[in-house]
Amino acid sequence: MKVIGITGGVGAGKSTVLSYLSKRKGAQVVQADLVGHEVMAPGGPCCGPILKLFGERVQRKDGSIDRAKVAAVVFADKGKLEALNKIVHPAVKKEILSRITQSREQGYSYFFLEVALLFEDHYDAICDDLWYIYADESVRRQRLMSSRGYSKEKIDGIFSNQMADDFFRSHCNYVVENNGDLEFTCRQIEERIHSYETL
Ligand SMILES: CC(C)(COP(=O)(O)OP(=O)(O)OC[C@H]1O[C@@H](n2cnc3c(N)ncnc32)[C@H](O)[C@@H]1O)[C@@H](O)C(=O)NCCC(=O)NCCS
Ligand SMILES: Nc1ncnc2c1ncn2[C@@H]1O[C@H](COP(=O)(O)OP(=O)(O)OP(=O)(O)O)[C@@H](O)[C@H]1O
Repeated sequence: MKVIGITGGVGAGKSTVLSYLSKRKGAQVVQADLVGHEVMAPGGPCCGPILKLFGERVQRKDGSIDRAKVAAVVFADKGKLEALNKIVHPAVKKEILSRITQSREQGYSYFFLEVALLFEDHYDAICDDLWYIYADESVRRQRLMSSRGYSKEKIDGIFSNQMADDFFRSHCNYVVENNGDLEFTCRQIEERIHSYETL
């Protein structure tokens, strides 16, 4: 089984690429963001520690964590983000490693792993190939404002906590340009997968 790490800045199109890949026969896909949401859900290993860190102001009536409230705090306060990362990242990594082992045992050919913080959390060490999904900053800002209703401040806050374009380019093996239509993006993906299969 080939493990392919998919990374890039916020709003570049990683989840869009993953959704396309999820339809592929023999492919398993995992999004670290979603695993992160699972581990902080009520009953998950990180729910209690997060409530302890941020207090009841981030708790909804049903006991779940209001992630938008947590985001407003952490993307404006590096110290708080670090404390949150320390709680969430080990639990996410443990779960992802277990899913990789399971998928290998189940005979999948490809495991596509989407992680914004791929290098910070050292997922590169377990990937056979690293793809960088790229879109211009202005395109990403526009997409995040129109599709997710993110404010300029929220986007600035997330941008300032992620690696820059030149870092991604120099650390990944393949760049998928996602400024244009999805057909162009998918063609680049097919080319890369085709190259594995003809080696
Ligand atoms: C701050 C939180 C609660 C916001 O949740 P929300 O549902 O609003 O957003 P979501 O999780 O989808 O993240 C949106 C985007 O923000 C960026 N982002 C998320 N966490 C981080 C981080 N720790 N550092 C830098 N960028 C981040 C990513 O590009 C991500 O795709 C959540 O992102 C979180 O718990 N982050 C810290 C843990 C983490 O790093 N999770 C990512 C997987 S390990
Ligand atoms: N080629 C494209 N053309 C038009 N819209 C696109 C394209 N690619 C992605 N989008 C849109 O841009 C927005 C951001 O894309 P997506 O959620 O895939 O980004 P992401 O990199 O996964 O972001 P995050 O880091 O937050 O997880 C989505 O609304 C998506 O539908």
